[in-house]
Amino acid sequence: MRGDAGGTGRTGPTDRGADGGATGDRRAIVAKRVDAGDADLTEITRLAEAAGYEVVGGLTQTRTEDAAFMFGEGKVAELRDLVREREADCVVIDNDVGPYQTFNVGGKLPEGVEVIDRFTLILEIFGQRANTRKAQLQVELAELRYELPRAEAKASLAKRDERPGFMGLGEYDESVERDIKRQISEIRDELESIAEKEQARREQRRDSGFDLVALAGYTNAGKSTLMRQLAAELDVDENEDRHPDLATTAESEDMLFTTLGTTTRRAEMDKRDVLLTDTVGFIADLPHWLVESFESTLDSVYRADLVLLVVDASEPVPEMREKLVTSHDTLYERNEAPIVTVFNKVDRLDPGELADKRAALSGLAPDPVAVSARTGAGIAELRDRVEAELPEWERERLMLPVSDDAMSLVSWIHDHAHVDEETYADEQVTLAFEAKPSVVSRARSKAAELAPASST
Ligand SMILES: Nc1nc2c(ncn2[C@@H]2O[C@H](COP(=O)(O)OP(=O)(O)OP(=O)(O)O)[C@@H](O)[C@H]2O)c(=O)[nH]1
Ligand SMILES: [Mg+2]
Repeated sequence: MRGDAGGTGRTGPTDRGADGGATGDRRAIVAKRVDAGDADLTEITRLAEAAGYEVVGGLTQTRTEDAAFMFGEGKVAELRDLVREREADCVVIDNDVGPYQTFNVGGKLPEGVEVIDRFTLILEIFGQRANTRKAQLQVELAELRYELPRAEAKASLAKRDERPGFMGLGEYDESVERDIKRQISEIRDELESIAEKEQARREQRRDSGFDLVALAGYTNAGKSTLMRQLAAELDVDENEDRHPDLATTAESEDMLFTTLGTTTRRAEMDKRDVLLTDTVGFIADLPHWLVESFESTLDSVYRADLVLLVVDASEPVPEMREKLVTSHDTLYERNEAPIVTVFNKVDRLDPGELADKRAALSGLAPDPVAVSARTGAGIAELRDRVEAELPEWERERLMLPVSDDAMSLVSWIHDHAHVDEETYADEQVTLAFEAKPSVVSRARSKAAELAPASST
């Protein structure tokens, strides 16, 4: 990571140390504004703790957004007093705070107190956890994309010559923006080549007959714990070279965003060969650029044959509902696989409570499987359900002309299906094969694009 820890800049995540974990001595006040109703500080507090802050106070306000300060000015004065009283080094605002608002609020606070928002905080956590090249690149991409509009704001302020040395960072001109854009495109290129390799690895696994099942769900739902329940013991040495992500263990902790990268393990199933992938948790209110920066991590979810959507069922129904909605929003449009909802942590529920929650959430979570990843209750039912929901393989028979294009389709089918028969006669090749429905339909449409072709 770039930048050094403890800087006084109020500009973006790159000015802070996202490069270690030695952050436990930082004292934070959390604050949140909502248009209506009561602001809930629970999640922002847990996020701040996950980033290593000690949360020493909280402040909320219900009112419309103030263009200059996000909060009303009176509230900002209250915030300043609270910061002084609790000797905080930092204010974490759980809203989408614009660059000017950040600057204005910072100006009202005691010297050296940082103002950060929800996204910067999440980026800080990701920066601390990023332990692979890919994760580091994703964090860096998100940081740069966060920084870009702020660099633009600085450039325009500097141009108006109102605030020389704005934010203590010296001169600004368009070259800063250009530099950020160049870095963004370089990182994108490198991430793309990593994504291609991962895609190739997924295809290779499919070709070896594996069904790919992804664990998705809100952060802290219990995905990694469930992964360990479902996973078979794996001979790591044997697989290390071929599948680097098979070697790592999926850690669980009662903390948001314990898992950042993806981990794949072989699942213990009756009939089908299943590879299970654990991945980064979802969270509400992420801006699109942050989601997009982590797109390739979510690929393992979107390209799965089946998604297990894990929900913490020990939470009250309104929280479960909100987290289900966030999860469905994240999956929507990108995911084509069937989804099985898993109500986890049922060891913390009474049987009656479980039935009530099932009924209350039946629209968002039809027919969920109830499990305890901790005790193992319900895991056998979950295995059965996974096998039942995995798409059945289909049989197909295609007759193709003998042409160059057709031959490349024939080899594509060999790569993606089990070919039972391949015969050449009368300038035609007949292929009988068995494959997943998606493969069969792709083969059919590719065949239809070939010149004079027919199928039975
Ligand atoms: N009581 C109970 N606790 C559970 C269960 N499953 C997981 N937990 C706890 O819930 C917390 C989160 O579990 P993880 O497996 O780390 O959750 P995750 O979804 O992987 O979380 P992130 O990787 O942080 O997004 C840990 O403290 C687990 O021990 C369960 O079935 N019952
Ligand atoms: Mg996890």
